[in-house]
Amino acid sequence: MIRIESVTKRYPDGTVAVDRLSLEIPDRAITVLVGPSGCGKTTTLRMINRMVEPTEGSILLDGTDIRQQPVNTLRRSMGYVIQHAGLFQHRTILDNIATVPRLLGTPKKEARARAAELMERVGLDASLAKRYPYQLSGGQQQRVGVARALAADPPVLLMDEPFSAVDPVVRKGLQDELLRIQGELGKTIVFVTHDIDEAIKLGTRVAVLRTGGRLAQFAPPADLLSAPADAFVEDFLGADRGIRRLSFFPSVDLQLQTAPVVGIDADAARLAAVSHAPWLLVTDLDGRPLGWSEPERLTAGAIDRERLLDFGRPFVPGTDSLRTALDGAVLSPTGWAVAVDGEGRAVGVVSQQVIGEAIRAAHSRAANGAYADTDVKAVR
Ligand SMILES: Nc1ncnc2c1ncn2[C@@H]1O[C@H](COP(=O)(O)OP(=O)(O)OP(=O)(O)O)[C@@H](O)[C@H]1O
Repeated sequence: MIRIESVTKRYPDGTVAVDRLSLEIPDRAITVLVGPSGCGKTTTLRMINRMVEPTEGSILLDGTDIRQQPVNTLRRSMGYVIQHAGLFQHRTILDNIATVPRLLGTPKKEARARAAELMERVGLDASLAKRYPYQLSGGQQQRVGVARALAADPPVLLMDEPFSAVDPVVRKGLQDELLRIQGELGKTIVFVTHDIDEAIKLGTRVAVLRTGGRLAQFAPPADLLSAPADAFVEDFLGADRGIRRLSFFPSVDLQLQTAPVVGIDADAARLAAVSHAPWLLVTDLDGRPLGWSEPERLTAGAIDRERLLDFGRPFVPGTDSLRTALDGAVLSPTGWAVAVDGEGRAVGVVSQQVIGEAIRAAHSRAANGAYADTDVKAVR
């Protein structure tokens, strides 16, 4: 655990970048520091590896003041990733990644073998190993930056806006990759961003800082969304926090209806049995949804796929959140969402009204502490 104890940083010109900040950063989790430009995020991160020294207060790593060990030893236990990756331009990708192990005396062959392993882990093709940084895309360079920081297998990773310079699609890929790597390696990650959506997606816990380096709130993302501490945090979270909070509620308990799901080969008796339903979802012979129809428009043996209404975006109960289910219902021309299994076969349908009731039930369960586990992560 990293404990930041009442730390203040006053730069020589008098700027107070961080003001009596206290934070407990848990092991093997992602702690995100988020806040507006200039609120002291980078300064805080750099105090953890002593690139910046606090003016007052102390930082403890596993109970020991970080000033009690040589700065090089401290930094070896902390990988550091920055925006634009900061790669050595005159070294190949493989040698960039092998840099720290080489400095620590690992034989060249061994260091390169480990670097090749890491390239795979961060999703880089082996064919890029001999290239130079300028021959890689921005997203690929960021992956090299992450691999290089992991090379000496440090328990802690400090990441300063590592994904800010890439486009949204690449950024999402890098975020997913980081969550996967974290799941596999269990590093203690401190991640700086000014993007609240990135903070909510990645953070096990999120520290919202306000200008002047003061802590506004430190909480799991679901708690930030449900109970922002004050108007500043609420404003920073943005307008649709109610909808975004639904990402933390699973859709697995939704009561699905199976009766309105009919195969394209449905006979007259089957169609007659469901003729009272407002809408029917027609599936192909494998059970995959084709589209919606009013019952009276369907004729047994002559169902025309072309005349069915688009079924929108289905959700997977157990994998997707209530947010995805609601999105499916809102996008559907019928107001009903389609639930599918992992293979895309329809397992039922659910109305907006039933989703609305499930949302209310989830809110009251949350209010009663049912989701109090601080490690609750957003579902899709
Ligand atoms: N070396 C320095 N000397 C004087 N002031 C500094 C120095 N470095 C940073 N500051 C000031 O300290 C404050 C916090 O800066 P810091 O870089 O920590 O913020 P940040 O939250 O990371 O900002 P951004 O999101 O824009 O990167 C700012 O007002 C900044 O101008």
